[in-house]
Amino acid sequence: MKIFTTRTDLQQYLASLNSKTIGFVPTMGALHSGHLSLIAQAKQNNDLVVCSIFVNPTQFNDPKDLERYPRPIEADIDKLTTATCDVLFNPPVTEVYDDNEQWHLNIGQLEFLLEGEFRPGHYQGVTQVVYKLLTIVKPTTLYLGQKDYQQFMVVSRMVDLLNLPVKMVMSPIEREPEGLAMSSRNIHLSADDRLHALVLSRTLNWAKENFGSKAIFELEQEAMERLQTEPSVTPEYFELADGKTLLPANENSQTIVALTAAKVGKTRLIDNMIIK
Ligand SMILES: Nc1ncnc2c1ncn2[C@@H]1O[C@H](COP(=O)(O)OP(=O)(O)OP(=O)(O)O)[C@@H](O)[C@H]1O
Ligand SMILES: CC(C)(CO)[C@@H](O)C(=O)[O-]
Ligand code: BAL
Repeated sequence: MKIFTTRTDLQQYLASLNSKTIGFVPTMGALHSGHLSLIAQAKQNNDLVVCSIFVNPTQFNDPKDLERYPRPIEADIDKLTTATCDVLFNPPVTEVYDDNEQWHLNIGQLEFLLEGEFRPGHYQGVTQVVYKLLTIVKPTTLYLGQKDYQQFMVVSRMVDLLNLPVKMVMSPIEREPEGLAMSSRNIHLSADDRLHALVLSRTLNWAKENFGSKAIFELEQEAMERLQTEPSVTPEYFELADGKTLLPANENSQTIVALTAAKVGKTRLIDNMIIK
């Protein structure tokens, strides 16, 4: 695997290969099987796979979260090598951003719903970095995980608004055998927290099984109560949203997704499930 830390070197290398198709998997590192499933999917469908590892400061609304974000770069390089990823882009912050760089993209309500409400500014930071990375890597296809469902919708909106020449693929959520969605932040969970965190996937499954048996607001209310029963779990939201707009689901919604976020101990986790 080739590793680059500057955009000039990466771009020179990519230009020299002249690959027909490039699959791009942006990440913040601390790689797990969820990330590796995106790499595998990209490998299957492209001549070349580029993965980026960049802990993007502009998308963190909580400085403590940024500070304690795991950065096991050597282990990540080993995992990417085993997964036969072709190229890793691992730039320092100064390679991605100029001093006092400004960014604002109007993505409408999507910015303020759900994650946007609890992480103000998060999606401005996400669109800023994904735009930058796309202009550097110029991939044919961008691979993002369903785990960050709203992020996928936000980035799709940006791609449409700015007419960016890239296809988007959403990859399914990889879970631990007990149901916990894989996440780099799971590393912060104590053994007890890890058990308590199972209430998230359990409640999503419950909502899926019980969809249609009661009104949506009742389902959401009961789901919040179920989340609260677990010690050390503080739910932030549990909502059934229209899969296209992420506005509250209604009888006309063709796809419905249940999305949830909760603090488990000091660690904030998100999860979701397609209900219909
Ligand atoms: N369990 C998973 N299954 C499939 N894809 C995943 C999973 N977890 C993350 N991804 C995807 O991997 C990409 C990189 O995500 P990221 O590096 O933020 O990892 P993460 O595990 O989601 O971290 P965190 O949960 O701490 O934010 C994103 O597109 C994300 O949706
Ligand atoms: C897409 C992304 C790599 C942008 O920093 C990040 O938000 C993530 O890992 O999901
Ligand atoms: N996986 C989304 C990146 C973040 O939590 O900031």
